[in-house]
Amino acid sequence: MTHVELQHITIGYGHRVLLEDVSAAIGGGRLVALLGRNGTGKSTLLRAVAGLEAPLSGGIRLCGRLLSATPAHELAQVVSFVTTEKVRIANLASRDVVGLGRAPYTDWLGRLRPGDRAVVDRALNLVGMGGFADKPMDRLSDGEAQRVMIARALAQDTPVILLDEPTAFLDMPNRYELCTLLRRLAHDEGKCIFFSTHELDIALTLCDAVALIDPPRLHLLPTDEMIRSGHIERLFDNGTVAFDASTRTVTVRR
Ligand SMILES: Nc1ncnc2c1ncn2[C@@H]1O[C@H](COP(=O)(O)OP(=O)(O)OP(=O)(O)O)[C@@H](O)[C@H]1O
Repeated sequence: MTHVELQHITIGYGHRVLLEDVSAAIGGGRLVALLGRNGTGKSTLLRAVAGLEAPLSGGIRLCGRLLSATPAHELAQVVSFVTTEKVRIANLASRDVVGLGRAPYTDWLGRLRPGDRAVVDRALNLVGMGGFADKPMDRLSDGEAQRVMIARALAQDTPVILLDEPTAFLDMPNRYELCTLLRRLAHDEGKCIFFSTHELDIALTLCDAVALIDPPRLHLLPTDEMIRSGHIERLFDNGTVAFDASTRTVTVRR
């Protein structure tokens, strides 16, 4: 089944168009990176797919359902979204923050059942934060807090997971570890995981496909095809750096 389907969407703000008449489809079991230069609309596109901002025109379907016609509480069982906003809730333990991810499945009081608690503990363990379950969010480092927010999205247990620059606060080993985890979740659990990043090396080594913003278009290609396409050199090369497709790395021009 197609998990994310963009149908002729145009997104932007007021008269400023960022993406125009874009159509693309991403299936389940795929880890897909969203690349693009600063200010080209990566966050805006992810917000549109999360249902937080309507496209100027066109439609978005998630798991076959038209986003604009899906009530918020039903949408919460289809898509979760991790943003770069720093969430620091004083006195609320990491476990309770992750527990908020179970909200779409709990009763109106938000009571967690034993099954929900097991999902929360599993999510914390998956991101390597099991030992921090009782620690309040406001006493975590940026990287730790980011991993808790990712655990919250995992606990929400949705077929589509969106993440806006999930590696932004992580050190190098943790960046690769997190993206390897996302890849495993996509492949083993059939989820569609779509995340924005500025890290070409991670995108090109770990992702199944790459979506690249070439304003006002979006190219979505399997990673190897994207590397061969020439789009990356055209959009990222400048007087200072050059992309070498044979090694998938960026080098500094001398
Ligand atoms: N609420 C808003 N109202 C008007 N313009 C906005 C709004 N939010 C973002 N923009 C503009 O839209 C453009 C795209 O922003 P967006 O944050 O989606 O880009 P991005 O690709 O995620 O950028 P970056 O790589 O720098 O994080 C930018 O020029 C930004 O200034």
